[in-house]
Amino acid sequence: MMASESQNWVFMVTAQTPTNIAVIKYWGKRDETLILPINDSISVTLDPSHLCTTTTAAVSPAFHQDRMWLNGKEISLSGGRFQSCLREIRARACDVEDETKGIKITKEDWGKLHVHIASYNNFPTAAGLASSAAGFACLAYALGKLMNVKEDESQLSAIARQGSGSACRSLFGGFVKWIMGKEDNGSDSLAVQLTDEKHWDDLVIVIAVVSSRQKETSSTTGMRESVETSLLLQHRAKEIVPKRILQMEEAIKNRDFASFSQLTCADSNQFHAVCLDTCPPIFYMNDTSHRIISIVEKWNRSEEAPQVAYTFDAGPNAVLIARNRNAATSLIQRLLYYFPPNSDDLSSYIIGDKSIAKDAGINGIQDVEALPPPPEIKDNIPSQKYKGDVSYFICTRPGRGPVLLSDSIQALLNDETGLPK
Ligand SMILES: Nc1ncnc2c1ncn2[C@@H]1O[C@H](COP(=O)(O)OP(=O)(O)OP(=O)(O)O)[C@@H](O)[C@H]1O
Ligand SMILES: C[C@@](O)(CCOP(=O)(O)OP(=O)(O)O)CC(=O)O
Repeated sequence: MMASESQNWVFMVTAQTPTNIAVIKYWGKRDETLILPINDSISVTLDPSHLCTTTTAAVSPAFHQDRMWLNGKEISLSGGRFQSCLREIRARACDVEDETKGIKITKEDWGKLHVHIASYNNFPTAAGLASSAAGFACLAYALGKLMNVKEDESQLSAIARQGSGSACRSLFGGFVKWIMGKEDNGSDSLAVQLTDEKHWDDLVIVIAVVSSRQKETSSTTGMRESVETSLLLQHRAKEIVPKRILQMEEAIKNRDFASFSQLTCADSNQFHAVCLDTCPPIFYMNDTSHRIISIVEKWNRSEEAPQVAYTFDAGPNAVLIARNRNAATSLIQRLLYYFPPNSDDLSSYIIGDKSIAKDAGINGIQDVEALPPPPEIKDNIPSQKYKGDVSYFICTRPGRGPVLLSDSIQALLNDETGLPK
């Protein structure tokens, strides 16, 4: 049993993990339990200062069961995905010693000890902003640190993968590839970093959170139905994605925005075409999503080279990647021209890195009203505006991978009781 005398110590760690957006999509599993995909995928990690999960994992001999709180509310850990992550991390736990607190936990102790986990997403959960990706990556990372697991980020990614496939790509910053692997046990299905976030730091990312009422088909259900019914998905996974992955790696390595943008848009559009090819068809994008695509396509065509790439996950939100800050300010002007806010409160309409709006000359609602129509529609009939169709915009950029937060102020659990603060 534990070498420590007293039963009332609590040992904890707190980690912060980013979310990610795929530019070559993961859609379809070959193994539902282990979460093994039918193709490789590539993503860009988003700056955790704007979108991230913070998770505190704690252990104490006084805990009677494993418990978890998400955004302040207790949730059940009984689901298979949580159980897989806990089991896999526990199996790799090592000795932990904290001399100052008089704590000694041996490898064997971990099987008998219970954990408390508290997690907080600094953005809406289940709003199509990939909370499950940041969430399961942070769970695996924080538990791994708590239990002194010696595995590296790639090996941890194979555990996060069993929580949610896209989560394995959130163990690294910059551009990340999830290698599908060949093994039946999933041991070689893991994420690797292609380049860190400094490699291509011109890029600016604007997310349009699109107002939507309808409840969408979850990614898990949607991709299962696509695997069962879409012939286009089979063709995509076998013939299209392997070539696209190589081209995308090349584009990222060379910071070739023209290729990057062409591949990103084509892959998003093909993913949504697969959804339409599914029986019954799945509609993730809505009229606003389609309008954003048209606006970007028209603008890109009017320029010598593409300025912005778009990509959409399993929902109507647009993720727009601008080639540089200049392109991002022009993008913000266009977006605000077409989608002015419902209220006069700009500060809650553009969140994240607000300096992009400032650079675009947008300081108040009067500046939005004064925006001229974009030059590419100059000769056309006066364009329509779609006030209120976008809920808000998040301005961000490529960001770093997981980190430990050492300041106990940032912990989500009380260090004496092990309960949420
Ligand atoms: N911080 C977290 N820690 C652990 N699990 C989380 C966390 N945040 C979300 N999850 C898990 O992810 C689930 C939400 O995932 P879901 O796929 O429905 O939404 P999403 O990831 O926000 O959107 P999408 O996958 O469509 O981009 C939650 O019900 C919970 O099980
Ligand atoms: C469209 C996607 O965002 C699908 C993500 O699916 P999830 O990772 O949420 O699915 P599960 O593995 O079943 O949890 C594309 C992507 O992120 O690659």
